[in-house]
Amino acid sequence: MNAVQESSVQDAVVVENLSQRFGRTEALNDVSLKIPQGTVFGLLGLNGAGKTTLLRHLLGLHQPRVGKVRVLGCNPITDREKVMRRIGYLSEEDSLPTWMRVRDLTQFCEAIYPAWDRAYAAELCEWFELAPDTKLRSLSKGGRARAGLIAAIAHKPDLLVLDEPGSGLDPIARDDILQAIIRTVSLEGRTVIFSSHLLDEVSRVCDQVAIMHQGKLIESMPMMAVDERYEEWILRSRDETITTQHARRDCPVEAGLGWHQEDGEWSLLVPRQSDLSPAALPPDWQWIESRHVTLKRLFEAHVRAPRQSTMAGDPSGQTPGRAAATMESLS
Ligand SMILES: Nc1ncnc2c1ncn2[C@@H]1O[C@H](COP(=O)(O)OP(=O)(O)OP(=O)(O)O)[C@@H](O)[C@H]1O
Repeated sequence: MNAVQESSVQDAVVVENLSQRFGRTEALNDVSLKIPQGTVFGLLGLNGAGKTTLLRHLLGLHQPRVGKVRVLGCNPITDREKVMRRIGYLSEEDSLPTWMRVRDLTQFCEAIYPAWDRAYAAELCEWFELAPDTKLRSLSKGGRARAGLIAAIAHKPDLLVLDEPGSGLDPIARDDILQAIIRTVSLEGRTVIFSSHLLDEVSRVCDQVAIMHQGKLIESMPMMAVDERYEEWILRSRDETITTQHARRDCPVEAGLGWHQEDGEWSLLVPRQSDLSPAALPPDWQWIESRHVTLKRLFEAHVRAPRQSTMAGDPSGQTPGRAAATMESLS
């Protein structure tokens, strides 16, 4: 039996072997994923990794040509109306109807969602200091994001989908959004999936985290497992001029990832389950210590192209380009 057939009420989201092309761009490449109900699930990836495309499939906005998607036990294309009533969605785009007042927006949502909780919406407006008479146009970006969040959560959705909810917002607005996420989830059995560039936030609120890169889902694990799954080795080479390409060849830790050099020391991540031992390192390499692995380090190990400065004369060096530029903006 495959993952979709096995889908039960226990899984809010089941994605199986999902691929999506836009012309020559492979936005999703054989993505499989299960998100148990009641989870806060963080989706991490650089610009263009495929996060929005995956989330749009959950909302029934793309039809799978290859692979399958189930949301809350339903097909989001054929059962769209049923699914959408049980989903809350906030996109990174500022797409609220700005001619409306805050009150118009909540009344509009109340008409759409049978489960709209007027008292809860009013409570959120008060908490976010949004006066009912205020035109959405006159709100700051953070104010509009808060209004969008009310529209996304006041019908108490079973699944809340947030596409980069913190992008471009000040820390207070981001914190409001995160608190609202936690509140929503604390209502029994509700699930949140949110995409983000902000590793600190993901570490703080998520139970599960997945890393996407170039359309592939590379890792998906409980937050607690990051440190259980990997350790970071700090090494030194006798040859101080060694390049990344030569380091990988000279020091054949095949399962190692994220080779990185700084101040004469090399670091790489090694799976704890492997039978690798520092004692097996080649004689030119000295093991200094093992360190705990943070989500930031794991993410970088998967997605960062080797830095140009350490790659001089290294024919394997990838141009840091867009990926490295985006890395600079990560917290
Ligand atoms: N409708 C579309 N038409 C053509 N290409 C698209 C379309 N939607 C997405 N893409 C491409 O698919 C790839 C994945 O895009 P997607 O928006 O899913 O990434 P993302 O991880 O959400 O990025 P970001 O963090 O910048 O929002 C990108 O190369 C993007 O340009």
